[in-house]
Amino acid sequence: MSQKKQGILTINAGSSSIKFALFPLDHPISPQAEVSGQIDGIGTNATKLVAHDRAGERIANQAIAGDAVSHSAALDAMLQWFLATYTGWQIVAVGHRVVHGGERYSKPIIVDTTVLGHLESFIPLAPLHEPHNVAGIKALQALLPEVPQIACFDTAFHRSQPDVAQLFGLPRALTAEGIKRYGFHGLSYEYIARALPQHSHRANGRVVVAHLGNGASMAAMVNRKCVATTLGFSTIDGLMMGTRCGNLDPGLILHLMETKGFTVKDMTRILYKESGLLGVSGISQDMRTLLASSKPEAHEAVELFCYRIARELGSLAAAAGGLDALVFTGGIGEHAAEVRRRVCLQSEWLGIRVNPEANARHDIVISAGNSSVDVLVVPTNEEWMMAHHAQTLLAL
Ligand SMILES: Nc1ncnc2c1ncn2[C@@H]1O[C@H](COP(=O)(O)OP(=O)(O)O)[C@@H](O)[C@H]1O
Ligand SMILES: CC(=O)OP(=O)(O)O
Ligand SMILES: [Mg+2]
Repeated sequence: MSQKKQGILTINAGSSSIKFALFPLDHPISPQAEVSGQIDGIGTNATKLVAHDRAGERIANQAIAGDAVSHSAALDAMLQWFLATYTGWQIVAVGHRVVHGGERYSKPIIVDTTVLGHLESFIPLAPLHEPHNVAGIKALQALLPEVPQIACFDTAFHRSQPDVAQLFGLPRALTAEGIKRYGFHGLSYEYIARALPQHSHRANGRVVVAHLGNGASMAAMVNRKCVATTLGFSTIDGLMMGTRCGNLDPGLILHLMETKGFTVKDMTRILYKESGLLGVSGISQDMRTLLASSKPEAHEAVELFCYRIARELGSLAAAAGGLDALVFTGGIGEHAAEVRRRVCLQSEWLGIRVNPEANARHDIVISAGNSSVDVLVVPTNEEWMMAHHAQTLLAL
């Protein structure tokens, strides 16, 4: 019998997609996955599994049959495809992105029954993400009972924020119950913090990272540790996102509930699913579609998206005591030169100057020679970060 190759599987279950990747157990683990893929369109009748191999060739592109395909059906379909296709591999660990680690978890951990109980207790803190993270862990435990499951928390990177950055101006009793600013997208920020010294000699200075994907946030780091971030208690604060509103006057929520009779369920739907780029444009949550559109509503949505980023950049620079480098990452940050151009133009007061050709080419360094701030485009790799954590924690 031929020897199986050993690998680490990673699972990143989001609100409408599930991503996975398989990394060969090398020392160190290569940033390039053996296979990576995702199931998109969960909850719709256009659910699809797409996967690419190491060389970037598409090796799966199949519809998942059914109306309103559920997360668990999508996960089942993905795992069935994966296990049937990668029979020559032995999975030695599974890394899971878990959005909320509460106050308890500030680093990755092996999931046992007690930990799983804690993760379930965090579900009310992140209702759109945490249930799917927990479901992913349970499904993998059932399929691969001998294999350790590692929870890697999105909140962990932000635990280094000073107390003042984690406090709301609310009564102390609520703070004592854990009503604090947690921050998310931590695996992405952690990856950027590790990768940055290769690209900028100012990596240990005052750096702001803009993670601009479907969910979007920004974080300020000093010495590659988080000092402030735009996401707070839930995953709707800060920047405007694909379908989430971002920073909002809390009085507005009270007003809408009172005058329109909206319930908590209505508000949840509006603020998480019907707002953001989608709500403002009335067209799409997809930045590509909006940039290609000539409709004024699309233009306004893009303008507001960029304006909010530029305003938060000023606020984060204040928290960090200045700005040495600005990093763009995430689907929009890595690919939308027009978004970077607008944000940087509005931020010239900070000494930012961009080289238009470098920006259009998506170079790693896009700042001009006369910029007092290094401006970079660094692709994130949350999947690699999880594989690395699993390898380190298990000493594989
Ligand atoms: N070439 C591109 N130009 C502009 N926007 C892009 C491009 N490629 C991807 N995007 C945008 O990136 C966003 C998705 O980012 P991603 O980081 O993949 O999201 P997720 O939060 O699901 O991980 C979408 O709004 C998409 O339109
Ligand atoms: C925490 C969060 O917003 O995650 P995502 O961007 O994957 O939706
Ligand atoms: Mg993402």
